[in-house]
Amino acid sequence: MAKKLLPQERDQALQSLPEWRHDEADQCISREFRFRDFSQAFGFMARVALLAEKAGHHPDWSNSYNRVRISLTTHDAGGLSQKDVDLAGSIDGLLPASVEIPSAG
Ligand SMILES: C[C@H](O)[C@H](O)[C@H]1CNC2=NC(N)=NC(=O)C2=N1
Repeated sequence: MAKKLLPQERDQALQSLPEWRHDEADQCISREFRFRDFSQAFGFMARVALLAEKAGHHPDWSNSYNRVRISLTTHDAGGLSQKDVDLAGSIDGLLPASVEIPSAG
């Protein structure tokens, strides 16, 4: 059972995830990725899926052609836990510098 992060814990953790947006209402963090084409986007999703299985922690996500939107929350904790922060960091680690990253906001 993952422990829900306290607000100050959450805010500190998010400092290491500058590309992720915190959604207060839905108590999740999310990020949109844009790739060259569907093939690159789907390859990314396949790698994220393997990370999620290894972590035992899974994203809520959607894909439209070359765009992948990922939201992370811990359903068991009813909000953000360290598992979300860790998985977001692992997902960021998959990105080659060459991937277009839309500006935040
Ligand atoms: C039994 C299994 O480990 C749990 O149901 C895991 C699976 N993946 C999960 N993923 C997410 N995002 N939140 C959870 O609470 C969660 N629980």
